[in-house]
Amino acid sequence: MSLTRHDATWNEEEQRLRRVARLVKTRIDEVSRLADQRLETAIDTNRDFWSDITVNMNNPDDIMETYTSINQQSMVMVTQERDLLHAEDTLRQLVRLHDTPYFGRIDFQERGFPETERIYIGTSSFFDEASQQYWVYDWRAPISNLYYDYPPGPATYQTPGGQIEGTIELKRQYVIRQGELKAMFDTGLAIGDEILQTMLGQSADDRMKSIVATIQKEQNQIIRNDRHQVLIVQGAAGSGKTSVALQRVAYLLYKHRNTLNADNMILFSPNALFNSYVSTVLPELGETNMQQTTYQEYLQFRLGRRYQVEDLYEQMEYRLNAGDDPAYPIRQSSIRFKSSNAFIRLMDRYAKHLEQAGIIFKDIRFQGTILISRQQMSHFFYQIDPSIHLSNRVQLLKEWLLKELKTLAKAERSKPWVKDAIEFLDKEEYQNAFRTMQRKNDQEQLFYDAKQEAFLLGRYVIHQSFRPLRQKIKKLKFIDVAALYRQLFLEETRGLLEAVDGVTLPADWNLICDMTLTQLENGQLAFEDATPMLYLNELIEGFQSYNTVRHVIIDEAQDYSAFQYTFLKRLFPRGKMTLLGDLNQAIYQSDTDAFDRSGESTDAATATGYRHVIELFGEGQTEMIRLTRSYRSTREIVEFTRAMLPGGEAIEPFNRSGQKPVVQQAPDTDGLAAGVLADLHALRAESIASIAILTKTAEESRLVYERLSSAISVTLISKNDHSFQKGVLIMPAYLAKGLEFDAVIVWDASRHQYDKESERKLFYTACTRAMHQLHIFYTGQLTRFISALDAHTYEHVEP
Ligand SMILES: Nc1ncnc2c1ncn2[C@@H]1O[C@H](COP(=O)(O)OP(=O)(O)OP(=O)(O)O)[C@@H](O)[C@H]1O
Repeated sequence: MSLTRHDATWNEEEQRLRRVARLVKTRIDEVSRLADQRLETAIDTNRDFWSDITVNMNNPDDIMETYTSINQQSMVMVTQERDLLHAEDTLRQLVRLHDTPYFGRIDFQERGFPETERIYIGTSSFFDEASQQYWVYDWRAPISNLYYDYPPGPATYQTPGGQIEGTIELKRQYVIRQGELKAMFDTGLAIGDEILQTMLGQSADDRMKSIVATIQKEQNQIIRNDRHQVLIVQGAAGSGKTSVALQRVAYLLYKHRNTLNADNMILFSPNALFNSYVSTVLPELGETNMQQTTYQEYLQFRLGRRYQVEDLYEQMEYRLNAGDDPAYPIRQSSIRFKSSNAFIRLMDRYAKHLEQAGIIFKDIRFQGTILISRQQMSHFFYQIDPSIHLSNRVQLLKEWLLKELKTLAKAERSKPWVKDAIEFLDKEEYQNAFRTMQRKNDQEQLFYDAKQEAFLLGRYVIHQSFRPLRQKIKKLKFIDVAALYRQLFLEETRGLLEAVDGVTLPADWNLICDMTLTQLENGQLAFEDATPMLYLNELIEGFQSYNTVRHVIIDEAQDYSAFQYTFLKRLFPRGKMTLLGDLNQAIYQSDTDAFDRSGESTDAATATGYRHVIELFGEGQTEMIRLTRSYRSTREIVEFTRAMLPGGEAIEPFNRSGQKPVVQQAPDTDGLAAGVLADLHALRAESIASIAILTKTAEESRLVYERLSSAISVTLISKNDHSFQKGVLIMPAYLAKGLEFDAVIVWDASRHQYDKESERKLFYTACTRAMHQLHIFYTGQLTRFISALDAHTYEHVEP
């Protein structure tokens, strides 16, 4: 129920609001003064740094004293800086509080207590020392759970001390902007629809918004779920998965604030564009952003220097453009197999085999000659006790190589090249050499004769010349991982692979091998080979892992293969996982099971879609939650899009009405461009600011841009873009994953464009990006994904 200025409580609420604003303002003034003082002190300390220190390097005791004094002074500076940053953070939080102190209230009558307590809920707590009162409770505090989980009536919440029971007597929501009360609703629901209606009806932004004021009960269960090692959220398009993930990060940071900080959390997102889209949510909630990355970025970091690593988008483009390419089915089969658990098993078996024989080493060469041959390495390696783990044996080999290198370096001293190199030392290098000698020798010994100087310079020259070799050895570059990966696809390895229990090689394995070998010979690493190659590398060299990461959040989780999950698990051995995905948007997924059954939208189908994750972490460690309510799009758009999916009726629209999707036929491509242009002008006239024209491929986006850019202002978005503004954007549908727009125009939904079953999800993903309006254009025949729908769900416009 909406309350107005004429309601008696309006005045009362306004007065309270003003009181809170005054208290917050007083605190702002105090903290500002404190921050100013801290800043001044920090500047003074900085300025006086050296004058507060007595530098004396006369003898070791003086040096020690100087060192201690510098150290102490630095510590003072670090502490001051930290205090200053803390004051600035508090100030920012207070300013936010001053603007919007709270968004909700519950009146809670705790059982056994005479008084009803009024709990006001906002993005952070506000406690006033003078009145000894919490004027605002943080939305993450245990008591705030009541607000999200219960309508008025009996309610309970958990505290560290046990369960509290009572009755919610009133539940109220506020819209407060710049300290002004704009609207107020009393609600009989968990979270009233009015405010949500208003929020969802707003125009799209170029940055994602926090949903803190209107979190729904089922979303709250996900945000606060801290029981399992792995939480899988299968949610319909627009059901708030990303929003919930970010709220969850904020919640975990609050709940575990003594042990967890933003650096212990990492978000894997689909692309850099998305990273920038979501980057403001946590700061808006008063938290620091967690680490954000993409899987591709990690692959690039590990393999990018050695290979031209294909990215997921290139793989996608290949699939979309493949048409009747005879190589396409082989590539498909290759992708599917290399993404599977079966391939992991092959790799593990292969690594077992390498424990006995077969590791390919690289000769260590110096000035064109072999210093240590691969045979010598192999001999050393395979005579180490075989019970020692592969990666530990590699370490032993490394140490042996470094020792050998030292001996070999000594043997170089008498060689003529050393003398020549000394002659060619320029002034800078000479000084360098001198300094190095100084460091290595006692002061007294610095009076050399010429012979000794030549000896020391020779040693310096050799040391420098051998440095790249030492580095290579330290980085384990003496193992030829690329050749080892390649070896997997050679005819002679087939026997080994065929003998792996429970794994059947695909029927076209030989063709897959030929294709892979050709790619590798050309220095290209296909996306589907990148993770396996890295996995093999880690099996041999030891797994690199990030032990400080305690929470890993994976958005668009449906796009990761079984292989990638195995790899991620080893990468973050101490990380709990939150996976947020939608099997109906699995546009990259090559696992056929997940592909074919996901549309069924049942618990069983969901479990099938994520079965590799469940198997990997164990059923007892995994919890799965489904979100079926879609908030992004109007009822009409949800009813239209869900009908494209088998079992899609399980997706419920939020009750917000708009226009039916418009499906418009054009006589030809010129007519289609003219239709889109007219549509853009009409949308502009309606002041719709955020519009996306979604094509199937990147090339098509470029062509559309060429057609339209002379007539209207449009921006072409490519995979390399890191951020975007409002306006008319043109991009391939797969790049729009996770994003949303006021209006979406689907460019060319003809049958020849979207027809394969594998394109259904791409088409669905494109259409579900629309919040308020969805306009679909086509020429010739319409895609069967629409023509099969009930004609009442959309408006059909003919030329
Ligand atoms: N509880 C909520 N209150 C207000 N808005 C919400 C709520 N839940 C979701 N939304 C809005 O719905 C839209 C979709 O949310 P979000 O992008 O998080 O969904 P998603 O499940 O990740 O979507 P997709 O998988 O289609 O990318 C956003 O505009 C978000 O702000």
